Amino acid sequence: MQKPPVPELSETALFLDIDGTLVEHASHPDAVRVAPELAHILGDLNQKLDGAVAFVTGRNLAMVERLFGEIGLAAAGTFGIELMLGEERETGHEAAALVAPAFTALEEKFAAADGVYFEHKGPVLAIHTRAAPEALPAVIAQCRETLPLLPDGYRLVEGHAGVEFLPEGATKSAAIAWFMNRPPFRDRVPVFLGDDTSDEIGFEWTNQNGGVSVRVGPAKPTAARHVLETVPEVHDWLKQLARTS
Ligand SMILES: O=P(O)(O)OC[C@H]1O[C@H](O[C@H]2O[C@H](CO)[C@@H](O)[C@H](O)[C@H]2O)[C@H](O)[C@@H](O)[C@@H]1O
Repeated sequence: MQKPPVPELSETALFLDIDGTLVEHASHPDAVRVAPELAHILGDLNQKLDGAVAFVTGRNLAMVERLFGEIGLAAAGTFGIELMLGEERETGHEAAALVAPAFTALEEKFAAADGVYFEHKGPVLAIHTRAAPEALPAVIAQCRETLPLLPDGYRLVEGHAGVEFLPEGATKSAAIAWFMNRPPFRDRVPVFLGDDTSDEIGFEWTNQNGGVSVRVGPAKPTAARHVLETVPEVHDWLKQLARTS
């Protein structure tokens, strides 16, 4: 697969996944390190693209701000449940209260499991096993039992280092579409960089809408049409993009 082209800044809307794309993975969500120059590069690019740069991430917005500081980028957090564009904010989801008891019961089952981390994000629950890979099969089995107890439309995304429960409509494609319907994103070409299973639907949407989809990581079946193999390659590509003005 080819490297992505360096697009024309004035015609580009840039969508960026965080973990595995902008930052290297770590054994715990709080342990990732944001390269000092990254926030600067992103702020610079955001200015050059007239504000058409957005994070599109599974992390919640509070966590995004903790990682990057207030750099003024638009953002879709918690897989698009939280949306932020200038003064415009969409947050909250009616499912949060409904699912809380089931999520708490699940956490209690793993209270004694070292290295299994529950990240509660309102209607979304991530259970991380990167620090305890041997626990993953049991976590998946329990989660499959919990899924039918959740409201209709919930799905379980099973990864190699954990799982996430997501409500209907929480997708990266919907998040990207939300931005593309609004200025300054509207009428630009979407360029989406991501690295994992939850990004695939975003790649598909991007392809269907004339955009540039970029998967980050070693070769693997994907809907993306371009590849950058590593996080440092992503940083270099972003720097190259910023230099084109
Ligand atoms: O959409 P993303 O920006 O890629 O966010 C996806 C999830 O990222 C975080 O979890 C992942 O990264 C952790 C740090 O490297 C790692 O420990 C974990 O195994 C990964 O699943 C974040 O904690 C989640 O909330 C995001 O949904």
